[in-house]
Amino acid sequence: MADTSPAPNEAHAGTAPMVVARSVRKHYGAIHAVDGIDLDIRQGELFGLIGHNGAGKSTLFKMMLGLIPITSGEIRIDGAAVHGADFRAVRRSVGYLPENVVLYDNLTGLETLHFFARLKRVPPQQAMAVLERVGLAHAAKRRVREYSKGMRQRLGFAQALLGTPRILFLDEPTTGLDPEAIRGFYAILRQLRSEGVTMVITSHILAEIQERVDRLAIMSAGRIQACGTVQALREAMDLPLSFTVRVAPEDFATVRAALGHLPVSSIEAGETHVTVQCRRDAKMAVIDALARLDDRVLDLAIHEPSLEDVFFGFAD
Ligand SMILES: Nc1ncnc2c1ncn2[C@@H]1O[C@H](COP(=O)(O)OP(=O)(O)OP(=O)(O)O)[C@@H](O)[C@H]1O
Repeated sequence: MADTSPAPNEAHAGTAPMVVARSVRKHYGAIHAVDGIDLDIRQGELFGLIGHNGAGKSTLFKMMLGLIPITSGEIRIDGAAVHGADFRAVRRSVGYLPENVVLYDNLTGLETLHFFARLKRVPPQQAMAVLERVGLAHAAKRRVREYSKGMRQRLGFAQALLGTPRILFLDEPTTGLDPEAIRGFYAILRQLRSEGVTMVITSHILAEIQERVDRLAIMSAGRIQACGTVQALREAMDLPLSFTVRVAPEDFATVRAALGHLPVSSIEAGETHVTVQCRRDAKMAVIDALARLDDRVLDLAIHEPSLEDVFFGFAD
């Protein structure tokens, strides 16, 4: 497994561990849904959990919430063992947005939150405040049956926020949200992080998660294959960087010649540019060689490997 490197956002992330998992397993007969997981998530961190369908993410979430028993190992949330006597008090400070929230079509958004507030023993006055926070105040009195998919998702998020949780588990929270709503959703998460809330989030949309989490873990076949910042995982994989060099077609050969002595893995000419792939440790040498071409280089872009590239390297 790749190293768990420090979060980039140490200013927000405290050092106290909010989630600690040690050798956690969940076996359903011969199915090893979770197969020996160690994990530390710090207070105030926005932590991503990614993996193929069936990798074990939801099972891990459910164990962290105490919803299903652990076959072996230990999970501690905010210092309390999930299946220990003192977890009940901690559980109140945990919010959960399940993958499929069950909502009652005949209730209004506000009634829905009153219902969840009663279950959580939270003052009903919080209902309107969380609806406002997720941008649903205008639809508070409309029945859930009239809600769009994105509105239902936001209502699910709102119920997770009841009780002012210190830690949030969000299982594919952006399913059904349009790009603007996704942006708004992450703005709320940033705000919560600035308030010290710890968040663990799963998503299949890697492009969405890669710029937004402090650290992430890649799960496959019930195990964590890699854990760290996106940049640390890129470096651990040592995937090539790619340069897009815009030059006039008559200068393509000059670019080739300038880079010929460097450890570049490919140079391909397109219609208006040359694409160069090289090892990370050759990056500065390539930049230097291109700089020497002066004004023949009309523009230059450097592309890091995407989280998708990293993911397929670790999860396959
Ligand atoms: N109650 C159960 N009984 C038997 N097998 C189960 C049970 N719950 C989950 N599994 C199995 O455990 C494995 C992990 O499932 P899990 O739902 O945790 O994956 P996931 O990573 O959340 O997948 P997805 O991205 O599709 O939500 C799968 O093989 C699944 O079939």
